[in-house]
Amino acid sequence: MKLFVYHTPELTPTDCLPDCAVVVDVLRATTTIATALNAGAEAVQAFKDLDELMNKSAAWLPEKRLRAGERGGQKVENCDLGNSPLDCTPKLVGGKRLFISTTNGTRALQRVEQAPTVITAAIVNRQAAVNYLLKNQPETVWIVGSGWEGSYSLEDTACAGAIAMSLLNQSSDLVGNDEVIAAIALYTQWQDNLLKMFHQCSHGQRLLKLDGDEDLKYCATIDLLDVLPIQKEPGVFIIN
Ligand SMILES: O=C(O)[C@H](CS(=O)(=O)O)OP(=O)(O)O
Ligand SMILES: [Mg+2]
Repeated sequence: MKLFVYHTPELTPTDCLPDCAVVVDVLRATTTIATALNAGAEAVQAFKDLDELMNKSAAWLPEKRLRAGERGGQKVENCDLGNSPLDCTPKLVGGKRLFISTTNGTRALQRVEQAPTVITAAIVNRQAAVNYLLKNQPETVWIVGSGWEGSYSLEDTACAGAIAMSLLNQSSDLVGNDEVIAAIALYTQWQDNLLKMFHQCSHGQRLLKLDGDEDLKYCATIDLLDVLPIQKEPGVFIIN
């Protein structure tokens, strides 16, 4: 397996795609996607653009859809939800399609949506992503952090490191870019206290100002969910 970590979607090569892309947005889009599917959502459909989300979701019966829109950490007007995974309870999302647009994560998803396989990962479903990669052995894998508005974010690279470290421990033929080594070093430093890291990083600090303490705790819980979101058509994720 050839493994490449990219800290942001903007840093990915523009002239090729991997066999499998793993999109990571720990705070909070890919945590929310995993949580919604685990809670029984029929599917999660991601949009970079909010107007497109509104138009596409309008074709669905209101009782079969939920609109989750977030910009700058806050819920978008006229949406049912923002981007908190804690809102995705079985009662609310069960049997419905979640139409979602967030500041960073859905942009990263769109960047790689033409790859043959796209999965999403976060700290909460790290092991499920590792298991998928070990079982299916795609030849080239990109782990793409969502970052923040084009710049680096610590928590996405730490999650990439958590996935890469586990793969490295279990594969003899793994080669990767320098970012893989850096991501593993970062995760190794914080693995016993991810929540402390989330309290220090800029993204975590922004969410704390918006009363996001409980979200941070949840997003820092490793291997909580045995669920792997996989893209079945561009932008639409179901449980693998
Ligand atoms: O809702 C989030 O946590 C972020 C918003 S911001 O980066 O805090 O402004 O969106 P995401 O797309 O999940 O990074
Ligand atoms: Mg984020």
